[in-house]
Amino acid sequence: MNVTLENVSVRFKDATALDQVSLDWAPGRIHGLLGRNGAGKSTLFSLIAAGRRPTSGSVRVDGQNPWERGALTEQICLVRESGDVLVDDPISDTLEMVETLRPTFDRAYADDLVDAFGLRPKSKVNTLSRGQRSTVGAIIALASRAPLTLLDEVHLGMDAPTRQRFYDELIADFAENPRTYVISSHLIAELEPIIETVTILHRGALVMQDEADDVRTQGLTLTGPAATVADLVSGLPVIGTRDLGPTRQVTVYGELDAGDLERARAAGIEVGAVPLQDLFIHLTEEDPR
Ligand SMILES: Nc1ncnc2c1ncn2[C@@H]1O[C@H](COP(=O)(O)OP(=O)(O)OP(=O)(O)O)[C@@H](O)[C@H]1O
Repeated sequence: MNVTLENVSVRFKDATALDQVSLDWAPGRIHGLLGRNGAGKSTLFSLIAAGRRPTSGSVRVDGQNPWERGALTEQICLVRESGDVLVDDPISDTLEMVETLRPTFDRAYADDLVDAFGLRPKSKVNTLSRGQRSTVGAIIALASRAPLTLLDEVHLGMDAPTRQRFYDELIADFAENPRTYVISSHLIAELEPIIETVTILHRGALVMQDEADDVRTQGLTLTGPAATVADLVSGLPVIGTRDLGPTRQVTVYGELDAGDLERARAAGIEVGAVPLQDLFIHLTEEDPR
């Protein structure tokens, strides 16, 4: 499903959650939505899932206004980290309820996932740990097979091995059952290998929407002996520095001219792609360069 926003603003009494946001998420792809706390990500998701109307501007899913087309919401699955799951019922009852609401829900797949993630179907959701509740939310999102699946920091509570299993499962299922995903997360380095496009919100405004591959060329890293690297980057816009013993890795925003690049390579400096995390921090600094 295709998602299009045109000049969308959401204003509350004391806050502007979204400010003239225009964007386009193409169908059948995995999109990443990044932003600091309060950037407007959850507000954006609730507009798409018909949980709220914009103050101004237009929100369209496959060309239709989700607020006016109730039938569309069956096709859209929004799962939040808090877990939109029943709190008093066993996992199996929760899945049964979701199955009745969602025509595309694959119950057999959901049961397999419960097993694969080491959960017990009879466990009551309110007795689960935070991470386990997040896992139930993730299982619902995966098994929903909803043409538009929105994950709002759903994997935040999970431990690292569970998150990895979730990413692996998402990629494997996506290959067999392509659909449109939009995933928000603060765990940018983990999200980077999964997402095909990057959208960054900052204080309610869109600061980037780009192909992930193109984002990686918006800067570069130089890795090598600290003194050599420091000399090379002097005067360049540095947006990240990491030292590992005598080795320094510096992230530079923008391109290096051919001469500098040649000098770097001649000095044995390793030149790599920009980490999305460094770019994100740079673009969402309170006083960006
Ligand atoms: N119902 C509301 N009433 C008033 N202000 C709100 C409401 N919902 C959100 N806001 C404000 O809108 C802004 C955006 O909030 P939103 O929850 O969309 O951000 P977010 O990017 O999801 O943040 P986080 O990463 O912390 O979850 C914040 O300043 C928030 O305080």
